[in-house]
Amino acid sequence: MNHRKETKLFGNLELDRRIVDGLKEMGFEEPTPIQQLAVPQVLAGYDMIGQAQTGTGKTAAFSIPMIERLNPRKREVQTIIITPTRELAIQVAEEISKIGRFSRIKVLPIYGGQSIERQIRSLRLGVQVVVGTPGRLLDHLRRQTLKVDQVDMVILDEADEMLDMGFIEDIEEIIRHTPAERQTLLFSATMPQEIIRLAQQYMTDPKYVTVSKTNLTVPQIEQVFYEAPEKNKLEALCRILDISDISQGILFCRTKRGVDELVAGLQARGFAAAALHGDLSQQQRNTVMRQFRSSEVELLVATDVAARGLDIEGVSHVINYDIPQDPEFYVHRIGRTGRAGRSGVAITIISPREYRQLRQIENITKTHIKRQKLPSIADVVERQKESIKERLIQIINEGKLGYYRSVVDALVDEYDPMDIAAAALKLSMDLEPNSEDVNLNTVNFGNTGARPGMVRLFLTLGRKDRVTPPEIIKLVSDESGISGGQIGNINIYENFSFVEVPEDWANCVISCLHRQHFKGRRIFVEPARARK
Ligand SMILES: Nc1ncnc2c1ncn2[C@@H]1O[C@H](COP(=O)(O)OP(=O)(O)OP(=O)(O)O)[C@@H](O)[C@H]1O
Ligand SMILES: [Mg+2]
Repeated sequence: MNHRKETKLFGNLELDRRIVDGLKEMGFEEPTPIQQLAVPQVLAGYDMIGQAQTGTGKTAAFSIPMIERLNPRKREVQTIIITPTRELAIQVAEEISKIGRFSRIKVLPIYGGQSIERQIRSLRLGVQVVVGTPGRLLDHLRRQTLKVDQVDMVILDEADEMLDMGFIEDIEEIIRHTPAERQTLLFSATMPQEIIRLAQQYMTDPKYVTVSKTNLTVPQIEQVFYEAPEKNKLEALCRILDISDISQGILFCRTKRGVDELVAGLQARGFAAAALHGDLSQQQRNTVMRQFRSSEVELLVATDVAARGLDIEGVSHVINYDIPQDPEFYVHRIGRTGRAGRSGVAITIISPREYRQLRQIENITKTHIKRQKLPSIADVVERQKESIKERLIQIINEGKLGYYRSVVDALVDEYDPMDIAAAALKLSMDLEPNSEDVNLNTVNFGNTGARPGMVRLFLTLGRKDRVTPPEIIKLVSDESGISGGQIGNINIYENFSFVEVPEDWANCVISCLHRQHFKGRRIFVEPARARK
């Protein structure tokens, strides 16, 4: 028997049978390199700084030995894991409960935005592992609703961010609460030297375990960039989206407002896009994540809250709509694709002034980011033709064309089959409204974020036109006769706005308002529609 092969299995890492069974149930058979290196050392009790590229299984690298070292008979909290975001706390807690499925360990995520009373009740029931965000962990420590005197392991996931300016004070305070003889583990895909130095303060003689010796990014991610002037960025993005084969994408913006505007712009163009940032309620954040994980949402537009740790299988593309300010964040952002050996594409859009930042990213990550030419309208049209051809072939292969064939049959004697087919195509495509002219009878309203029973209409009137919500209400009601009280949410962005109206009124409002004037400008109205 091949001995080397044998040592590569989880069964050979001297783990409790139940853990190996849990891993098998998850489809994990061989440990990844970081797991292979880290698990034995953590089991041996060492403190550790573990570094390996994004998507290479760091979560299990610390979770497996952590579960192995738990005392199942003790009901007190024995491990604290700290993560920078709520979504990541939830995800890590889920992975631990999957690995520990047969070991029956009790794990609880605690994070802000969720009822603290409920968390207190859950903590009272006896929890062995707590995964939390710094603020909420501190809150519980100060209220003494989280007792940590039995904690013998503290783990910082995304450690370099946790020890960076934004979090360091909270982390220090949390660590001060825990017993000095604990085991401390730090994991991340990036570990700048100054953070490693700083980290020694909280650790005793740590082992430094690293897999990513040269490249910080994984080779399966194709990295490209496009140059576009700031004012044409949205148009550039839409062309890129139109020619790319995206199953699901995460788009990063610098600010929350940037995120909201981009989501509105994409929705107006028919993309199923949704926002994730810190101004949303926790319930909204959870809903968006659920919709994205289930592919109901195709494009997740986010601030850097989504940059680290999130593991979503379907993500084929990461797009930096705004270039990240910090090269480390580039590494984490693009690492949302190309996970667990899969391939992915990372696209960065830069303005001519941002070349310096791009070069800096290339220097730190030691990778080359390939320049790509922006697709022209002709490229987009070509691509559309391709996809029409693909759809036609699919329909032909599916068969069941009896009725349609009988219509064609009645025409072939008199007309050229080429013409008949082309006319049929034109007919079918006329039924799909395009953005120039709205075909009022055939609009498919779809689910676009409007409240049930309402339709979101986009108007080419924005802050630049100095329009206010009351003016929009007045305009809509004056033109269509709908009463102001029937009008729902209104949101005004720089170049456009949206207004929600009851479904029954949508066609009427569109036909009355479309191409009307406001302060001397012609207004175009388009309903938001779900893509396809
Ligand atoms: N041994 C394994 N065999 C198969 N799949 C694995 C194994 N270990 C982890 N995975 C899978 O790989 C994916 C990435 O793992 P994980 O989220 O732990 O990566 P990470 O290294 O923490 O990345 P990041 O730096 O982005 O946080 C997950 O979907 C996980 O289920
Ligand atoms: Mg991770």
